[in-house]
Amino acid sequence: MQAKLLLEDGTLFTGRSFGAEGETTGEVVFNTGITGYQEVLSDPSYCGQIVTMTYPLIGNYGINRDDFESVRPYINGFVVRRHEPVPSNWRAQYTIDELLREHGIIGISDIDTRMLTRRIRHQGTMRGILTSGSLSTEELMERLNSSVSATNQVSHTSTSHIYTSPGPKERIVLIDYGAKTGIVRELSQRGCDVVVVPQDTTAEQIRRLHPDGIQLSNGPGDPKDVPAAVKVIEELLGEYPIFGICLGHQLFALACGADTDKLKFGHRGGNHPVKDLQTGRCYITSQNHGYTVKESSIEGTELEVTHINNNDKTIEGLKHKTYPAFSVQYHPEAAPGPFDNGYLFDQFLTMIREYKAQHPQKTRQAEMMAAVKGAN
Ligand SMILES: NC(=O)CC[C@H](N)C(=O)O
Repeated sequence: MQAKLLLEDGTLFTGRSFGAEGETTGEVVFNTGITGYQEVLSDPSYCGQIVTMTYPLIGNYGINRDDFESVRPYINGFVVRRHEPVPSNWRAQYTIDELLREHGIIGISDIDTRMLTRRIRHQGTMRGILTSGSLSTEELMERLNSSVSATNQVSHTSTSHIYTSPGPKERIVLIDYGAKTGIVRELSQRGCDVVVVPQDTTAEQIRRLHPDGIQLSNGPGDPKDVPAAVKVIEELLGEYPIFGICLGHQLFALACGADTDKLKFGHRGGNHPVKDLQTGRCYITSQNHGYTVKESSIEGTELEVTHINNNDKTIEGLKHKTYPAFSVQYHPEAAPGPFDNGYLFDQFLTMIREYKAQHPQKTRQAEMMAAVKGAN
């Protein structure tokens, strides 16, 4: 069956339909990862977008139950050069076609994804309409123009209730704006007691959970869509050690008085070089973002730039000059991607331990003892 993808600049791609049938609109973005399509499909930060993979062969190793980055995919459409319907891998439990059908995600294959990517790189990110139906180009353009862009996607991707991944060590409250499972996995592997809370949890509710540190997750959309989340971070800043990832990094920057902007076509892939400005060392990072912290907005804030992107020199990492708080624009949880950056979770835990040593009254045990003394 035929499928069509029409971009807002009028470029039309005609290919073959796979996955679900129907019609969808969204921002069309490209990911340059050679592997990891399952993790890309299930990364909540892609909520509402139509994603194209620049690697030409997709589906060849199937889908398994272990590699999901969230309970369900949130993307609207999936665009590939060649869709392989028969996976060949011992871990494969079902096919990509089955996954897309199950979640109503419309796929298109057999289009020139290189041309599509070059178009986006040249023009900047564009919206598009993807259909397995037989509408004319004029009808598709009309529908695309009358559709509205998604806003506040965070409210769709965040958990609606608190859940935990218990552990014997530091209690980390993870604010879930659309968190990738990899973040919980990395913290749990280090023995943390992880409490995942909805995106609209107040600072007071978080305090009552007695965190040792606060992790701000990744998430979809424009960081300026969630001003309430910025306010909460502002309140907690200085009270607890904070580590922000991707959307969490952008929200942390806004909470510290910096500003964000939209990149021309974003960074999405598994091999973005990032330089640590303190050591001069370059790390290979996994990325998925369309927004960035504006460099010109850093001056006058309490923030210091710690990492930059070696390709376009945009900000990739920040730290607070006085409070124990830092953030990165990329994905240290590496799913998909290189394991280079797992050390950042260790750095977060070291920061928490140092902070606790300097502020002994802030430990949970000291609080409980003070409460008992007060009661006597
Ligand atoms: N992965 C993320 O958290 C993405 C952050 C934000 N939605 C952006 O596109 O820039």
